[in-house]
Amino acid sequence: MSPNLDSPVQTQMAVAVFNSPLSGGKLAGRRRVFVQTETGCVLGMELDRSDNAHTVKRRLQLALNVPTEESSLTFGDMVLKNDLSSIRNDSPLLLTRSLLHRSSSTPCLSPTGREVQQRDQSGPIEVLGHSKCFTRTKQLVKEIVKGMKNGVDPISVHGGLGGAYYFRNSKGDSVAIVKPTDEEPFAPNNPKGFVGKALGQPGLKRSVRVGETGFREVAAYLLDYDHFANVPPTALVKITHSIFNVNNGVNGNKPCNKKLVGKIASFQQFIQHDFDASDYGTSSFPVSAVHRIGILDIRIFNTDRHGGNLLVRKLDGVGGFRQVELIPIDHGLCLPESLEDPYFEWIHWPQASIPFTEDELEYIENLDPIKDSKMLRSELPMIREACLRVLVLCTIFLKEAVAFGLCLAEIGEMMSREFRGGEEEPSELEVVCIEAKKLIAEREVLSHRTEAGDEEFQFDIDREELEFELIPKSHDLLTKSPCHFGFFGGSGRCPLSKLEESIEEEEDSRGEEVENGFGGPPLREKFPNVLKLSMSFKDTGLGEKNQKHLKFPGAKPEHSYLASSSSGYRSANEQLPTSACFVKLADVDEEDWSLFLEKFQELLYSAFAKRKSLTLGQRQRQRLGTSCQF
Ligand SMILES: Nc1ncnc2c1ncn2[C@@H]1O[C@H](COP(=O)(O)OP(=O)(O)OP(=O)(O)O)[C@@H](O)[C@H]1O
Repeated sequence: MSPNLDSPVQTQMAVAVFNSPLSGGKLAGRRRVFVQTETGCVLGMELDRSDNAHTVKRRLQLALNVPTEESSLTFGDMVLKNDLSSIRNDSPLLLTRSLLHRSSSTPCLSPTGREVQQRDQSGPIEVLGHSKCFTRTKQLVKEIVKGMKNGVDPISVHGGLGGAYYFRNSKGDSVAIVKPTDEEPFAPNNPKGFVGKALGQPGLKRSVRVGETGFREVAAYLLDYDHFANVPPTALVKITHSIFNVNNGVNGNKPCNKKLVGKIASFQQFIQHDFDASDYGTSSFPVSAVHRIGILDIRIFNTDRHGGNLLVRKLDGVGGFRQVELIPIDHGLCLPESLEDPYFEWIHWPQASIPFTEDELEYIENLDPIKDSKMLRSELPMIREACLRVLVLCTIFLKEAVAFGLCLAEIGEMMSREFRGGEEEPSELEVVCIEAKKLIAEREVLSHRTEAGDEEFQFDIDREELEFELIPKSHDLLTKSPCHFGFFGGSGRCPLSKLEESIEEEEDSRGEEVENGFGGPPLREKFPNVLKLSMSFKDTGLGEKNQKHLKFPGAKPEHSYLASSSSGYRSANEQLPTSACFVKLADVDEEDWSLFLEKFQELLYSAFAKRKSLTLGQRQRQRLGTSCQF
């Protein structure tokens, strides 16, 4: 029996199978979930209390002709082995084939056709989540559904690399932009030719998996308390329409004829605007808008704040003076699973060097990263712990930096990597993390030694060898050697790494690049020279180093090289930008995490002092330079 997750005929069966045994009245403990195959098909399915991962997979096996031992059901970090009690109503689950049998060239046909969609009992647009924050989105949904009933169809958005659609109201006005998760760049149903990866594999950014940008867009909105940075209302939805794209893998990944198809998508309010920040003089941007967006970008470690992701709306000015409002969009590449190089377009804008106001300081002071994580876990239960760790770390960093007296530009600089001698170097933030990890590692070696007692070390020389092997030299920490210290801490492997390992195994078995954004296997950790070698390979091809040159206002560093060739289909493996991973947060054991944060905080003061003296030095040099001119 050959696994075929995507045959339309079998999928029709799936919908029927899902609904038939449960079509009676609602019972307590019943939940509806959406199972998405790694090629993008979405199947609505009802669970009752007695269901477990095996029963769900058995139903899928019957319907999709997939042997259950060859597939696994995941939900964020969790691989669902049996118990499904933690799975809430409306959760999107991912069904993946076993790694050895996965192939991104497998045909991708979704459950299409009016008959199938009618049997799937979900409405045309359903908001996934129950937060009060989604009230506005629900109003927009009603307007759109009314528009669709009146024959107003959505329209495709031409810009951007992913599939995106403007949904309209009865008057024909765009009211929302919808981005299906399986149409992201490199996802199986991308309509713009950027295909080649399965859902759950590392994507455009290696630390953001394909299919996982949607919940990040929602996270950015939910974290934007009091609408401080002006992120438009955003929610995850299950949405059904014939405009969506479905590629047919058999047919060279060409789009299929349009039929009704259900998708999981991000849904964001459409905001009328006049420009984006790459087309408009940045000097007119209000200081407070730049500060507020910058504060958000730092908290969420935004790796994609280019000018195109800041919409600009002109406001009616008094006395001919035109004011503008900024609207931050496209937060799909925030909250990566590990630290990498962020991208902050505002970093060299003069507004970012102006000190924070009292209001801004108060807002930052009131931020509570633990509360934020709890809130996100509850609103977006599929969010990965590694992303939450990045949020916690960056929020602490922001709060401490601001308390020290740093301005937005200085904080952004400390988070950004530099290139020296053609090599990418860890940012100041990453160096602090590496130092904090080193302190924990040293502490663990010491406590190990105390426990073992000196008698275990028969000769001094043994001890030296052990130290040599286990403790990375501080010199290495301060240079670009991308050491991971995940092998400290005894046998306790962090559960967060499990899914990463499976991805790594798969990538290794396919002979892909040596390093990926989710970190490398222990062998490489022990032999940093191997890594150095692999890093030097990255100077060739389309590495991020090359894109770095594009960091000037208006450039779109992540995408410009791709956007230039918009025809034909591309292999994702050839074209994905690579980026060194200097710090993995996911590999810190649960019990070490608070200790790590403690050490991290302790080390911040001297890092801030160093940064402050650098800025003062630069200013002095600038002043000297200026006085020489006159
Ligand atoms: N909330 C919004 N209101 C109005 N227009 C929007 C909104 N969000 C996005 N757009 C428009 O749609 C275009 C594509 O959206 P977006 O940048 O989010 O998609 P993307 O595929 O992630 O793009 P990119 O590849 O540039 O990152 C934007 O350039 C912008 O013009």
